Amino acid sequence: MGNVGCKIIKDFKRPDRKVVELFKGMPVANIDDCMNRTAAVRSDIVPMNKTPLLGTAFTVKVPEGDNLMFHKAMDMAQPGDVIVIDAGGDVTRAIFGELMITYCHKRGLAGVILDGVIRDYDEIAAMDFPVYAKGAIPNGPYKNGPGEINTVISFGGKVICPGDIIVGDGDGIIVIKPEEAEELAAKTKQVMEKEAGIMDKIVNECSYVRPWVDEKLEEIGCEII
Ligand SMILES: O=C([O-])CC(=O)C(=O)O
Ligand SMILES: [Mg+2]
Repeated sequence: MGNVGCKIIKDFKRPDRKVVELFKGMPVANIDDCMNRTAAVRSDIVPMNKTPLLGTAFTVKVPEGDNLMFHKAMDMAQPGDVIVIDAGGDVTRAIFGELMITYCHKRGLAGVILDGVIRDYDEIAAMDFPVYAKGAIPNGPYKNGPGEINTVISFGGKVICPGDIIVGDGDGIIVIKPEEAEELAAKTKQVMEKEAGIMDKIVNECSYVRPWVDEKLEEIGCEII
């Protein structure tokens, strides 16, 4: 049975870096449009700075207000990994601050996202390393465990497995299954090109053709008087 709730899995399968890089520079809203608009984590997990996020999930589960397992994870994660921390959504105690995030940055990790709160907000807001969280509080973390590393976790209303592709920008974060990535990136590229064409017509011709608006109004029997 092992020690339930206190477990570290050392390794997992990561997608090919070339596949992850397909999403570089792609707006998360456009990717999400190609996933039936359903892939986003909860909107209360927001960017702490303006650095775009892209990498593979290295998952961590911690008890509310405790960061022992995140300390261990920082040494185990590989360059290109995004450490994804399920802290149960707790907002009463910070899980990390500027020291830990500076170390993650130095180690070449791709970002840290947290269903919980941080501290040292001003310093992290000025960094060029992506961090997402629900907010900040000065209360620091305990370091007693238990917790888990590289198990399947719940994060902002989504199930995240180690190795999932994580993409974030100012709109928030989406989660992509590696086996769906190549087809999804190709579809997203088409959406981006289509939207660029629409934007060009809006900006240069003040034209925004949407016949479906009147079609839908007719379908729902809207009374126009
Ligand atoms: O002290 C802690 O446990 C977390 C912290 O503030 C830092 O990483 O800078
Ligand atoms: Mg600190």
